[in-house]
Amino acid sequence: MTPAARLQAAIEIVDAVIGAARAGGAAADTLIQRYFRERRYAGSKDRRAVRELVYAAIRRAGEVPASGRAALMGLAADRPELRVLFDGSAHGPAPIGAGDVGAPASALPAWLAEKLSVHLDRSEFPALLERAPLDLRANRLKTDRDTLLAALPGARAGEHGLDAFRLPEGTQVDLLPEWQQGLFEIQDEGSQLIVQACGAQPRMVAVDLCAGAGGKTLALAAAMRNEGRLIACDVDRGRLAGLAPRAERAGAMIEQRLLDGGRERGGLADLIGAADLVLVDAPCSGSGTWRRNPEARWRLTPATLERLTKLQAQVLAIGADCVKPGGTLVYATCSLLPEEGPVQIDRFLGLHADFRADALAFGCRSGEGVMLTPAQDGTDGFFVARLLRA
Ligand SMILES: C[S@@+](CC[C@H](N)C(=O)[O-])C[C@H]1O[C@@H](n2cnc3c(N)ncnc32)[C@H](O)[C@@H]1O
Repeated sequence: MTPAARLQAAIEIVDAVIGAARAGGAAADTLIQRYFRERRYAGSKDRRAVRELVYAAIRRAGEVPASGRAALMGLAADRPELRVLFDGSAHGPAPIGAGDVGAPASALPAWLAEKLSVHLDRSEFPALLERAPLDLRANRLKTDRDTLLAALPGARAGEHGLDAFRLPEGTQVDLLPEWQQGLFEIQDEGSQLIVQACGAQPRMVAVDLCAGAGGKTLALAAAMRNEGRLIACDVDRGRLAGLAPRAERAGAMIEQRLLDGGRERGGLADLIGAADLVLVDAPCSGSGTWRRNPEARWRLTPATLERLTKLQAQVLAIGADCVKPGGTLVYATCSLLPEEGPVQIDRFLGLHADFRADALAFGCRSGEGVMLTPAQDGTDGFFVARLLRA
């Protein structure tokens, strides 16, 4: 592909990303793969170059751009070498005309910037979109971090926690024998800190209420050394189905429970008031993970956010019911929006006099919990609160 043809490909893909963001369609990564599946002539260098352009254009435009062309013209305003590629060549984009307007540069949509700035300094916004490092967690059920640091070229210790380490960007983790043997997991250091906040111990009864495919459940199993009961719940059959193969690879003992959405308490009857620990890793906007999927900030709407905050309050209340007296409830979201974090916890504590917030030794204070941010902590953005039941 010529450089101009790569640019045209990026324009077409960003068009698809914009359409998907408006219509709730596929993620950018999926759309890129789909595009190239139909264009087998594109080589790996072409694919890499187009992908870089697509993500650079998405990161640069906080508001949804009018079109892929506008997004890439905006990018070209910062990169003169792209501007000359709007040359009208056979597979390239048409020349930029007098009326053509590039998308303006900004980090975030204005309505989200306003909400986030309540708790987050605007100087931190660019870091919300910077590329994330490749964070991993040594699986203590099978090994320890020092052994992996010695075995894996380029590995270096992470900043948070005893198990965290990093590998050079671009490492094909799933091809490494150590990964295939379940010696480590891919996991953002912020997620590892959330598990640390749980204080899971062997012989506990622990419930991971919103387990998904079990990223944090696996870390809980390691902290519990596979002793006690660890129950992974979710309402999404597909997501929960991802856990079994991961648990097997990691050597983790985890019970699984598929809950009926809206009737969760029925499926949890035996656990009401019975758990030492409940983790509620609640469904959220994912505003803390925009560095991994920057087009998600184009998808979020006030109505979606409202629906999510209602759901968070519901799952938090369900999780609270499972905690036994003296037990711990940990609430987390990968979001830095106040309504998904401190506001949620204030409301919960107002309704549940038998719970009180406990201090956490990391992050930056945010209401009755803490937040972790890409700029301050080098992690995805998270809110986490640890609540103790009297
Ligand atoms: C942030 S994700 C969990 C990520 C997971 N804990 C991890 O570490 O990879 C939130 C999960 O909550 C689940 N969920 C949504 N509504 C729920 C409900 N009412 N009860 C339990 N889980 C729910 C979603 O299906 C989703 O898998």
